[in-house]
Amino acid sequence: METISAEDVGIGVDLSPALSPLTFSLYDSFLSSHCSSCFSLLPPTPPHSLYCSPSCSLTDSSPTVFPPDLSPVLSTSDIRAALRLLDSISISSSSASLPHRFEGLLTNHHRLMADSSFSVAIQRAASFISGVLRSDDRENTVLEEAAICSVLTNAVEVHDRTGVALGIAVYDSRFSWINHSCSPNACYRFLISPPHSTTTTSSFQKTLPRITNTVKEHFSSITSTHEGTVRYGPKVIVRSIKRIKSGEEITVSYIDLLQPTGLRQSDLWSKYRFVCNCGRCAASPPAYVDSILEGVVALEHEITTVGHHDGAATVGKMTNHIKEAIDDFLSDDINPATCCEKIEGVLHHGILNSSSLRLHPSHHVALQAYITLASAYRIRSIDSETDFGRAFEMGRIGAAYSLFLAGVSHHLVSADLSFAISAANFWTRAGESLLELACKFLMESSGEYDDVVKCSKCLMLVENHREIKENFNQILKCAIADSDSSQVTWSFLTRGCPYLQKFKSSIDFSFTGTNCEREEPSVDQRVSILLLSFHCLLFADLLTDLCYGQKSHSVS
Ligand SMILES: C[S@@+](CC[C@H](N)C(=O)[O-])C[C@H]1O[C@@H](n2cnc3c(N)ncnc32)[C@H](O)[C@@H]1O
Repeated sequence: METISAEDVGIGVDLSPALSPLTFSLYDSFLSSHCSSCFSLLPPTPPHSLYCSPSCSLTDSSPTVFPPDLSPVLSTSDIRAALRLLDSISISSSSASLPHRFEGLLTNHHRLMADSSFSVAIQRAASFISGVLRSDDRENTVLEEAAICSVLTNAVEVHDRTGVALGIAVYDSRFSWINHSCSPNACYRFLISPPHSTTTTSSFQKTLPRITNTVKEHFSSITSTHEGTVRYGPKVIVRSIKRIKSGEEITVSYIDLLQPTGLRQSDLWSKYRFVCNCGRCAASPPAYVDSILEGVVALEHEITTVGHHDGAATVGKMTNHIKEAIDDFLSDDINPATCCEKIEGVLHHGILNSSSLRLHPSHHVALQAYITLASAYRIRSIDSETDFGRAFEMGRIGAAYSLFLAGVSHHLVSADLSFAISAANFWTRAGESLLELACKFLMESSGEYDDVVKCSKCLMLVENHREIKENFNQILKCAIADSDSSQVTWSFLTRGCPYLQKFKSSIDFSFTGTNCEREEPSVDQRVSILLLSFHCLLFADLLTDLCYGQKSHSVS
């Protein structure tokens, strides 16, 4: 099955109403902090409960059970979701004999059961579910298996507004028949709210574009018994992130798209057991974004011709060194300072060693490195809180890496709008880290800048955007490219960081070749950092609004 648009659709349009799930389950780690029914935060006051309100407790008839740990194949939340799915539907014997589809959803039952790494865990979980739900002693657990396979094939991770993954949910065919693409034209967002809060979807349902599920194979019955009955659990809304033509397939991404082809494919295989047949994966030569995410990129083609083999070996070595440093950092065996030293050493070596290779700044290796460095400098800043000067310096370099990361993601989003969601997150983080830095200045001179930090041009564009790409570029112009002080600001942010100083700006990746030392920023330059932070947040808002139809910040 697939889902097709029945009409032309513009960018940033909701394609579905808010759909309630067929089943859902919180991850174990959130059972004590979030409502097991609606996923909203539990009130902090005792007595301890799994639900935020009596109505959530009443609507959730499914028993909260603690299944066996069958990781990495099945999480306890997968098993709870399968149990809830079975518990909430009326099962007909015909569906039991045909586990290819379950409640209209693909199960991949044969594929998953043919794989011993999956089948053993699925059978154990099926016996557990059957023990909880059934009093009869039927040996055959094919129905339970089908429910588990259906969850494995169709469940999506539910994120809150800050991007934290709270659990999983499975939706009916209006969502679950949407296939994956590594260059999707749609995305989705969740509505997480207690049942008493009103989320009005009916008003915009009338104006939703028409989309249709198409049946490509024989499939006898879709039992939409849940329509209009299940009103709890996190809701999902599908939204276009590109223009979609009538008759075109609607696709979303099931995985992180900021990965090179090989990693995306292994991610899809290990999580969903399918080989992606999307245009980006099949493109030959590879799509531009893949050539920079995974390929060997010599920035100076005209000077150096990098033999693919030599380049690949060098990238391989650099990847390993950087990966080691990141793994050490994540496992707490290394302190953030050593991590920064190691990673910056490798990156610096990569660009200096220009006779063999220069890393493109949005090369996958570099992308992971920038994410780690932004976080390591932030930790170093927090750790040095008693030493204001040092905390400021670390915060400054952390902000520079965050800004660079945002610039890199902008480069990718300019080539393919499907990166808009990741870019929105990176711009948000850049804006927040710059704002933090600016606040440290402001602590010294409070109230001084209140009237200065405004950019009516951008504010107007964000309020009233029509041509998304034009606005991207206009805000970037205001924020970074056109600003007189941008060079000074970039030099200030990157001082003491030889790697970043090699780049002209956070969006211009050509090399300066010199290290420019600057003095402390003047009051005007301090204002420009504050203004820059607002621009980053505005840009993040624009992207968030495009992807989710809601703003992440209120910048005024
Ligand atoms: C959530 S379902 C999507 C709807 C599904 N095509 C159906 O017929 O119900 C996910 C399954 O669809 C198939 N699928 C989705 N996207 C795909 C892609 N890009 N390439 C190959 N198979 C895909 C895989 O079998 C996957 O397990």
